[in-house]
Amino acid sequence: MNFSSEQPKIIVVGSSSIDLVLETDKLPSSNETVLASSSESYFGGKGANQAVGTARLGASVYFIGCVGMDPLGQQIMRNLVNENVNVGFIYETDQEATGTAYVTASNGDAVIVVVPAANKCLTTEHIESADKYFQTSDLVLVQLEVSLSVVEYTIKKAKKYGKKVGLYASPAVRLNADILDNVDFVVAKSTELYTIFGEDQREEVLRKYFNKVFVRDDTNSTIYFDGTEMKYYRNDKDKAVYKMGMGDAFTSGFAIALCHGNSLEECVKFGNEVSARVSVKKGSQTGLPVQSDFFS
Ligand SMILES: OC[C@H]1O[C@H](O)[C@H](O)[C@@H]1O
Repeated sequence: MNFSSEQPKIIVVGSSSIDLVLETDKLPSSNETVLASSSESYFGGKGANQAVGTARLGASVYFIGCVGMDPLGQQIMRNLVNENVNVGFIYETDQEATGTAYVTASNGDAVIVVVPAANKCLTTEHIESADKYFQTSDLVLVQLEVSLSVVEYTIKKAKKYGKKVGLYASPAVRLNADILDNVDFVVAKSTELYTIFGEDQREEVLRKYFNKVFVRDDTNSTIYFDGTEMKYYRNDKDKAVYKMGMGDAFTSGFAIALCHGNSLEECVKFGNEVSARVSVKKGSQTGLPVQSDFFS
C-alpha cells in the first residue's frame, strides 16, 4: 500500500451523534424485556465516525453537519476539534436536539436505532456555503443519516468539480440512478442489497456496478467485481468483538488508500485492516487507528 507525502483533503458530509450503548446477554426479541449489564455513551454518527477515521489516518478533514444547541452538541464539537477535524462548517440549530443513537449490543452484534434530530436540519444551503472547499478537496464522503436531498446535492457539487465521491449506503434506502452514476464507490452491507439496489442477488449487483460497489459482511470481508472476476478479501486477524462502526472504519480506510493513489484491491485490503482495528474496542470511534499504526 502506497502512502504518499501529500496530505489528502477530505470533506465529510453527514451525521454526528451520541451513542448510548446498552450491553445485554442477548438481543431482545419483539415484546421482550431484557436487562443490560452496562450503559455507556460514546461519540458516533456515521459522518462523524468517518471524519475521525480519515483524520486519524492523516487527512485534512472538513466535517459538514448539524448539531443541537445543547451540551451534547458541544461535546461533539470538542471531540472533533480534539481529533483535528475542522468544525467550521458544523451548524448549530435551536430547532432540534443533537442526534442520538440507541444501541443494544450483545456478543459483538448490535441493533441500532438512530434519532437523527438536528442531523435532519442540515440543508443544501449549508453545503453551498462550503463551495470553495469542494473545489480544493480530493475526495468527498457521504452516508445516509442526513436528508437524501442533501446527499444528492453534495454528490452533484463534488462531481461538478471533478472530485471523487464515496457513499456508505447506510441506513439503507433505495438509491436512484443519478446517485449511482455519480459516485465513485458505494459501500453496502450484504444484507441490505435489495433495499439499496432493488436486487438481492449479490453477483448481479456487483457485475452491474463493477469496480464501484463493495459489499461487506459481518465477518469483515469485502467483495467486488473487477470487470473480469469476483475479488474477495477477508481480514479476520482480530476477532470482531464489537461490530458497530466497522462499515465507517472500512470506508475511512478505503477513502484514504484511494486518495494516496492505490489500486482498488489495496483500498479494500486497507479498509478491511482499519475495520478490524475498530472492532476490538467498544464504541464506533474508540479503536480507529492512527497513521503511525501503519506507516512511520
Ligand atoms: O455506523 C455506526 C454508527 O451508526 C449509528 O449512526 C451510530 O451513531 C454509530 O456510531
